[in-house]
Amino acid sequence: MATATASSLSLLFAHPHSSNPRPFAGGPHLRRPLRAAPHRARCASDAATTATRHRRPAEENIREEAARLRGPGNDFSAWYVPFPPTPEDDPDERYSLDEVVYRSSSGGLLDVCHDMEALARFPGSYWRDLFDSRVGRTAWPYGSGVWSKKEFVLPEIDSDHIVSLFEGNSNLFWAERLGREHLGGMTDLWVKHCGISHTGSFKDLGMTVLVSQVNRLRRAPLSRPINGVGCASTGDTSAALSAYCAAAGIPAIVFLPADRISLQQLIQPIANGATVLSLDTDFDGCMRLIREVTAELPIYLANSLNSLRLEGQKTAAIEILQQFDWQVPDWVIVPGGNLGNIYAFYKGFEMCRVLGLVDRVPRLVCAQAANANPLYRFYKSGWTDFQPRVAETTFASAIQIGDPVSVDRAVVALKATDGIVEEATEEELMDAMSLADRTGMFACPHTGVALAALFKLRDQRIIGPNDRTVVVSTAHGLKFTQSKIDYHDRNIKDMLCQYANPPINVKADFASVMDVLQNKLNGKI
Ligand SMILES: Cc1ncc(COP(=O)(O)O)c(C=O)c1O
Ligand SMILES: N[C@@H](CCOP(=O)(O)O)C(=O)O
Repeated sequence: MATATASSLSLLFAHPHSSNPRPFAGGPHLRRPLRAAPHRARCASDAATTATRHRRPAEENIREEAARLRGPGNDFSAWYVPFPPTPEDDPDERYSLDEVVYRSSSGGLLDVCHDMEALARFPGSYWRDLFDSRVGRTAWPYGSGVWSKKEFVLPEIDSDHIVSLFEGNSNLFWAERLGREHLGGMTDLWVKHCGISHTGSFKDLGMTVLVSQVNRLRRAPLSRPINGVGCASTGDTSAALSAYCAAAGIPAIVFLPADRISLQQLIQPIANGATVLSLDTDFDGCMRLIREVTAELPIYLANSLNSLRLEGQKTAAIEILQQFDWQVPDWVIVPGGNLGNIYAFYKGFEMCRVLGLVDRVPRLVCAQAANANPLYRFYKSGWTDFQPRVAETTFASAIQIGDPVSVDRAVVALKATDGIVEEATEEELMDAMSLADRTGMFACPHTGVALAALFKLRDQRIIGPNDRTVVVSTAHGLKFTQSKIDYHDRNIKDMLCQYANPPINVKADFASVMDVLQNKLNGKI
């Protein structure tokens, strides 16, 4: 169990209606607000949730219904702060979320900081009940697993500006057979299927937030001159950006490393009408270019360097707690590339701990492909020596990243949760993925990386047989079919492909079919 550390928060809870909340010490992302915010004791959102019991008039759509039912506004708020805070930072440096800013004045990262005092005027039980009451509904925008936690995500956005495809609410799969038969009798192994989602990856969770904020900025009264939204991508961010922009009618521009993403990923932005630039470089090269371009042109940056994205991604952590009836798992294993998501998970868990929804946070494991493992090497150096590297080709192509923009965020998350970084070779990740498939999943290679890390941590007895463990599946396996075809064809150089299951070519006559099936049933083939 991970306990609170010096950098995490010691928040003392006030009664929901107390006018005198007790103070708290702010951690890096959950700071004391610079000015106290008054607060009303009732959330506007309650009204919309209650009203779903009545059918809306035929001529009204769900956005209009939500606007009609909207109660008084709330006083929750959020803003950007430098991350992680350093003694050199001006303690008053903060930016409105309505500013277009990705870096602090010293060139460091930014993070979204919530007014925790306002949120803490309600007890954890209030938030648990509120979030539970919204699951499975269609009331705008709470039918989304992200926006059902709106107060913790982007509290000030008008619901009418939200661009949502009702993402989130992904299933938590009890991996019974994989745990029992292949991981030393694990009883409590779960896979959070974040990839069973609109565009087939967890990126939808962050993109709904980012594109909603862009929508707000572009529309009156702010009317900011943002002509499009752009990203560099290994295939999933670009798919999510293109879909959400297409839904909102906002131009999307995506920079892709040529020949390094799957065909299924490539066709997504093309189909959604994005401007697709296929560049003769790797992801890190695309990332450098998009940063230069967005500094020059009125194109809003959609990569997770932009901390708005992580506000949506963190809801996957809150959802896991919710799915366990607010009990905290012991371990959560997340595949890492650009390293925003591992921090998003930490932030979601930590916010729930600080606000009293749960009493602790899980230990986090970040799993990297050995061919693209700068964080693993950094961890092994005792966090003394970070060296970006040129990432080599990996079947886990969406995490083929050598110079992750959020490395500082990942370090905060792992230090605060007594976390671990593991790596997986190509053979380990493909075998782990294929074995999981044999127990009923259809995992992507990145999930294979996380599963391979789990196999190692079980072998080393770091994770125990009864530890409640969640492996985060980040993309849908159907986006990465070529890797599975090569594996089951035994068409991978220097790889045994021990779980390959190639189709059997049989003459189309009764005797031949019977012969093959009898041999199969007798275990001869
Ligand atoms: C499928 C998939 N898994 C994992 C990751 C890693 O997430 P992050 O870049 O936030 O570390 C990515 C993107 O990088 C991804 O697309
Ligand atoms: N896997 C990502 C890589 C970029 O990560 P981001 O979270 O910074 O956008 C992708 O699919 O592009």
